[in-house]
Amino acid sequence: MFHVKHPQREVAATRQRAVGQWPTDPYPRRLNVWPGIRDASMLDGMSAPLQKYSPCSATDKAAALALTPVSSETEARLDAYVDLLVQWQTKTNLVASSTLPQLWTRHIADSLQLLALAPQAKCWADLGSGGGFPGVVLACALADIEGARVDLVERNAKKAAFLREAVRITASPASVHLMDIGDYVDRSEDRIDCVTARALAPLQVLLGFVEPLVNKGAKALFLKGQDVEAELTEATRYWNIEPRIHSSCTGGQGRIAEFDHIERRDRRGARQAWRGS
Ligand SMILES: C[S@@+](CC[C@H](N)C(=O)[O-])C[C@H]1O[C@@H](n2cnc3c(N)ncnc32)[C@H](O)[C@@H]1O
Repeated sequence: MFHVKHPQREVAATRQRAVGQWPTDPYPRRLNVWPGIRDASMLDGMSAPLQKYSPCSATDKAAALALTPVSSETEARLDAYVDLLVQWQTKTNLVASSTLPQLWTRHIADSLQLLALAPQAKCWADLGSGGGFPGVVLACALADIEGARVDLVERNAKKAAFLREAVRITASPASVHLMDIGDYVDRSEDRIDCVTARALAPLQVLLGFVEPLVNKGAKALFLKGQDVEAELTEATRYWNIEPRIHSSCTGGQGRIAEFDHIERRDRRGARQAWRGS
């Protein structure tokens, strides 16, 4: 005999299990969140009706959009992107699952804040895009600007497949480059106004990646954490740099390191740093 699962009963039973397992909902004013779901891995194996419940918080989304306001068109694109990311997160590690309840502030506002630092930039390149931060978020926000484009560079095939799907469903002006950053930079002939990276490598290595693009006129913006001072000290062993350091609008220890000019101090030393030795 076949055991037929009734979606609504499944919802009720799993809800009961989840409520039993987790403390009281800390976001009582959330509109579209199912209390009890704290981690996308809990959605694993659940039926489609269950997957419509998002582990992301509406309160967190409102806080993010207060920090980095966007048009309603951009918000709709970002909503579609977040839904896709939550679905894929059950199979592919795109972000730390523990950060999903703060996805809008930790990842989306963190990415959107870069736009204010390069307001004229239309052509962006995001190196090591992973799950799309900041590249896909920037592409969603730039979608209505004529001539805007974002290159998403990622060498992991699964993540590149996710990025392609994110670009498709958000109809954002981005293209995915499934390749190593070194190859992308070497082959890049199109104009790049701004190059970004988040959670990719220490500063002295990032500077080696972006040097050819910055020398052709791009601005580099790196989303960094509390170790940025130590990374800058190390980077100045290899590079002549005049960075501007901005505090993240999302608070905490986040910093943005901005570079308009990069020069090697010592060719051999810089090349060694680039290789990570
Ligand atoms: C820690 S993840 C960060 C992803 C995203 N930027 C974020 O902040 O969520 C780093 C990503 O860079 C990619 N990556 C690392 N080195 C790379 C390289 N040399 N070329 C292309 N992609 C690279 C990895 O595959 C990974 O997806």
